[in-house]
Amino acid sequence: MIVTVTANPSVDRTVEVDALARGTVIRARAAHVDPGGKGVNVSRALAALGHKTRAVLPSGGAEGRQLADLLAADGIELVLVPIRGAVRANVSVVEPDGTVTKLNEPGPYLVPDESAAVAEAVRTAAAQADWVVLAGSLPPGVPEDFYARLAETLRRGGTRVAIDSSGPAFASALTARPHLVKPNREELAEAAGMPVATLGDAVAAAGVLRARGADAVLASLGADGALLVDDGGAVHGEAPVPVPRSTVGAGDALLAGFLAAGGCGARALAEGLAWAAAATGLPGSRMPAPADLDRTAVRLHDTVETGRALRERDPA
Ligand SMILES: Nc1ncnc2c1ncn2[C@@H]1O[C@H](COP(=O)(O)OP(=O)(O)OP(=O)(O)O)[C@@H](O)[C@H]1O
Ligand SMILES: O=P(O)(O)OC[C@@]1(O)O[C@H](CO)[C@@H](O)[C@@H]1O
Repeated sequence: MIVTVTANPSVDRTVEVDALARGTVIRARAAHVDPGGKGVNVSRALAALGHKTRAVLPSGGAEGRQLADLLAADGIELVLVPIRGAVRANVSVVEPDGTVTKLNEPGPYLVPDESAAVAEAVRTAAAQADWVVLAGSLPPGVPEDFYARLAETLRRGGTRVAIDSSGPAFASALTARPHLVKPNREELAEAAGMPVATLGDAVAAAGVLRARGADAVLASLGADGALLVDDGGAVHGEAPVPVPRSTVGAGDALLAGFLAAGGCGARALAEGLAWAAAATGLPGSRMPAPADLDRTAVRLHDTVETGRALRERDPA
């Protein structure tokens, strides 16, 4: 069982437009709504591919009810912690060439009792979990070391912890010595305090994160695939996507696939890459079904091509 924790979930609204122009009224071609938040997406990917998962999240307001309704059909066991504020709504604006502009709200203010209730729910939900995933930003009011403290408690209790966050919440979580962290290229560069322009830079930056406390680093590198750095060394892998549609949630699919395949080693990296490639080929943050996976497209490279320049973020 993989338990996910999303401190700041969202209702994700995607609008498709012909062109994005500031200061004008833009008539959207289409719009759709998905459940959102990084841990929520990890659970959605796991459930869509037949794995048992439980998602812990704060829930309040009309958006909280909408999120629970959207998740009801997904086969995810939900642990909803009531809060007074309303769950946020995040907007993705998608242009015809696949460029996504994301507007993420800060989220509701959580009073100390509400943060404590989420932490308590995680401790209960995590009993007998194979992994606990702590993912996404923290909403206002939640202390910066929220994930760090949870990770420390869970680790002491023998539970494996994976973290995907950013900024100070991610930096402080490293000190709790998580088993796995999943930064994207920007988060890797920010946390390591160095530019990441090549695969060699990514290996070096992952080394910095390991020196700060992470056992293993699974870095997602957009169109350049993903890199796993652990005690066994560094492995780079990639899976081409013929027609990228949307990368929203692709990093979450990568992490979900990696954990579903055991959470360590090259075989898990390959599985994560297959899940991420499939998610990238689907619109919005839709998660792949078994028929969407093509494991034969995945390529692993034991020798990392350190001089290889990383591509600028793909428009999709
Ligand atoms: N253009 C692409 N072609 C092939 N694979 C891609 C492409 N873009 C993304 N991927 C796959 O998806 C994974 C995650 O992408 P990315 O690094 O953009 O994640 P992210 O920024 O964490 O995304 P999110 O936070 O929205 O989940 C990559 O590691 C890669 O495997
Ligand atoms: O604002 P955060 O918590 O950093 O990220 C939230 C978010 O952008 O991440 C998911 C994609 O990974 C989306 O479903 C969601 O809207």
